[in-house]
Amino acid sequence: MERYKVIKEVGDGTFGSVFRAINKQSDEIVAIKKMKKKYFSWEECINLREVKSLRRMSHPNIVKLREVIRENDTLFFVFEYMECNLYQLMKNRGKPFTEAEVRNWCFQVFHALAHMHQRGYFHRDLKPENLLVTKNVIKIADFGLAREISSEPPYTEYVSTRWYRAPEVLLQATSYNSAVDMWAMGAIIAELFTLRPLFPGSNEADEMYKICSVIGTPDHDTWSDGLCLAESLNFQFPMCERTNLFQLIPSASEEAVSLISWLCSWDPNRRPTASDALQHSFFQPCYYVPPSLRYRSTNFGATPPSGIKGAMEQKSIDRHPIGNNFSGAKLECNNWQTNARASYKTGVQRKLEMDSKVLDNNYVSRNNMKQSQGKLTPRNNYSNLVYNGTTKDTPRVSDVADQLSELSVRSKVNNSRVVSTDMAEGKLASVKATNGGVHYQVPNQVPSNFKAGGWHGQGHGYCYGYDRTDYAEPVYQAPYTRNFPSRKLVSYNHV
Ligand SMILES: Nc1ncnc2c1ncn2[C@@H]1O[C@H](COP(=O)(O)OP(=O)(O)OP(=O)(O)O)[C@@H](O)[C@H]1O
Repeated sequence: MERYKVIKEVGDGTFGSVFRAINKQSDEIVAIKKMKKKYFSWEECINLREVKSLRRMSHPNIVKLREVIRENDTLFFVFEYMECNLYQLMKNRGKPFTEAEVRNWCFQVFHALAHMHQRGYFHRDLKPENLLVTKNVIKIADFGLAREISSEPPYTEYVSTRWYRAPEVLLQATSYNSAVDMWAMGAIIAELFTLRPLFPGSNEADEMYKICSVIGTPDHDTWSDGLCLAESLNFQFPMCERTNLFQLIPSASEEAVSLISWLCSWDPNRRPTASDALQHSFFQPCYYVPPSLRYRSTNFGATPPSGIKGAMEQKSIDRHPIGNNFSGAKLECNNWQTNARASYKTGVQRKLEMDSKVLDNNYVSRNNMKQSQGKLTPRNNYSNLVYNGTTKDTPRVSDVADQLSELSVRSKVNNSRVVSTDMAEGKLASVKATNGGVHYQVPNQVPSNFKAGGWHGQGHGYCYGYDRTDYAEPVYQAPYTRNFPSRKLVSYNHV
């Protein structure tokens, strides 16, 4: 640890205290998380979830673990340093964030989640404190509770901060999945618009009550599994009408409200995946620039297509003066204008409808939410909250891919190169090859886990399927021939 000089403490979580420090050799500013628990062997350390999961993930929107140090049985994680977390930004904010700001952050976070979920991990403790921001870049941190999707249920240990905890976890389901992260995102997005938590329960039963009063009591149509879970706990849901989310989140657009309502679906199976969320109309103005295209773009003399320009500017380098290695993809919304820094000024403190302990607006009190006060017990005497109206989910496919194909056409790096897609669940997708502008129709049997994919036709007999969130390696390939009469891709093979 003598290679680092500690500057000051920047955070104190359940498992560790986090310090801003400087690497004396490289001058790099880092964040050092000093774990509270003692570790008496290396084996214990490298088996930690935080280490195992972070080692497997490399994404521009996941905070980078630089090194792990064990000294005198104390464990230190050295991370890239981020300026602040989303909760701090909200706390110091006088007025709600603009929709463009919210969209830009969420777009990045969903990309990171898609990456993580596809690699078989879910976070389980998403909350504003774990979303770290430097300028307009946001990264997911704190993988202490991350879980491998393939690991065997039951997941019985305590999970996630109450206000962002999915109902299936509140109802003590022993098997749940990445949908818990999507629930948390719904609550976080709403909070970014209002600067108040959407479901600020003061204990687990109150948490469930808060949820019911916003999204309405579940029934057999909306969550039959939940009714069974509740029955097994002898818990009775409070009877509440669904709240009109437009009233609750007045500064949010129809698209934003639709996405929040989709994310906060009772039934985990009906929540969007991160890839689904990225295709929601809320993200229409956003696009993903894969690493390969970003590299080439730096050689352009000509102006790239509109909308993509900002994402390729070299200014991204200035945005990460502390040694972030941003060789990877960059995520942008083309209507992003506001520098998150502007929100550092002090302003209205958010009001939490919480018990006095949690009313303390600081980390310690928010972290106290983690303590499992008031486990769910049967509770029948809720006063009904009656609201009117419902919201309708309107997911649509974005045209991100078209912009990408435009870019690759103009780049002239390889004019037989590819291609794009508009691909939605079970829908017909068009694959456009740049060699002659041929449209290859992809039939309905697109693999279901491929719905957010992009196609990459090489012009020599194969179209490659990429996941839109990860262009590093193709996931599928499909043979095609120019002479194929209907120009249909008829089969798909794993690469
Ligand atoms: N890389 C970083 N750069 C700057 N600040 C950080 C970094 N990592 C963590 N922090 C700060 O420290 C706080 C606590 O970190 P972290 O969530 O990793 O600790 P924890 O003990 O796991 O907390 P929790 O109680 O949420 O589980 C964060 O909310 C954040 O403000």
